[in-house]
Amino acid sequence: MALRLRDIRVELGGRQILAGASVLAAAGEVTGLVGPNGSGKSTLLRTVYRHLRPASGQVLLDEVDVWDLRPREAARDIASVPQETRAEFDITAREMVAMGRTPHKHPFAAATARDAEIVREALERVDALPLAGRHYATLSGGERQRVLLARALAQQTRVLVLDEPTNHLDARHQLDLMRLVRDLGMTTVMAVHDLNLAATYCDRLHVLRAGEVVASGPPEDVLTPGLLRSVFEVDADVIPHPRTGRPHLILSSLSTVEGGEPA
Ligand SMILES: Nc1ncnc2c1ncn2[C@@H]1O[C@H](COP(=O)(O)OP(=O)(O)OP(=O)(O)O)[C@@H](O)[C@H]1O
Repeated sequence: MALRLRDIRVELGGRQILAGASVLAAAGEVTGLVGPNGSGKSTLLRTVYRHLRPASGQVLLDEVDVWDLRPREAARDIASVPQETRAEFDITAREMVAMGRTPHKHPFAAATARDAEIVREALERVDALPLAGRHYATLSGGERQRVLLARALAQQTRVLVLDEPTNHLDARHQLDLMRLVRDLGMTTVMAVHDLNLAATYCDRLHVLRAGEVVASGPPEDVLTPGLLRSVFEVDADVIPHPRTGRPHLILSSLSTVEGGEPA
C-alpha cells in the first residue's frame, strides 16, 4: 500500500506552513522526512494521521484520499506515533497498547484472548514487556515512546507514521527501533533528525525546507555536502560506513576553519 502526499498546503496562524509539499512513500519502504527545525515535517505527518486537514492537496492511500475515509477505516490503515507523549489518562502501558485494537473491534466489545496476545507480542517487540503493568504516566520519555510504538504495532495497519520516534531513546533502543521498523516491511513515513540514522535505515529521503520539499531520493543521492550546507547550514564529510557501506556523515559547524578546530 503506497502513500502519496500530493501538493499539500497548510496555513496556520495566518502563515503558510506547507507550500505544496509532495511526497511518495512506496509500499513496504521506509521513507524519511528530514529538514531543519520548523521546516514542516510534523505538520506534514499530521495531515496523514488526520490531525490536521490540509487547505488543499491530497493524502492518497493507493489512490483513496484518507480524508474521505471514516475515522475507523483510516485507523485500520494508518497507525501513528506522534511526538507528543503527554499522559492524560491513568492507564497502564498494557492498556495503552490495547487501545491499538480499537479500530478492529465493535464498540464496547470485550478484548479477546487474541487481542491480549497481539498486545503482548507488540510490547515484546519493543522490549517493553516488563513495563506492561506500570502506569503509563510514570514511564520515562523513552519508555513511553516504545509503548506508543507497541500501540501502533498492535493496530496492525499497513502504514506507519512516526514523528521523530528516536528522540527520547538511548543509543541501543534507537538502533533497535530503526532496525525493527525497517524489518517490519510496512509502508513507513517518519520524521527523523538524526541524519546518520536516516542514512542507514531509510530507503528514501525527502528534505523539507520552509514548507517545501527541496530534494528527494535515496540517502546517498540526497545527503550531499552541498545540500547539507545549503539546507542544514553545516559542513559535512560523507564517508561510507565501515560496516554497512551506507553514507555516514561527519558534521562540523560552518564556522570551522579548514584543518583547524571548530570555532
Ligand atoms: N498551530 C500553529 N499555529 C501557528 N504556527 C504553527 C502551528 N503549529 C506549527 N506551527 C509552525 O509551523 C512550522 C512548522 O512546524 P513543524 O512542527 O511542522 O516543523 P518540524 O519540521 O516538525 O520542526 P521540528 O524539527 O522543530 O520538530 C513552525 O514554524 C511552527 O512554529
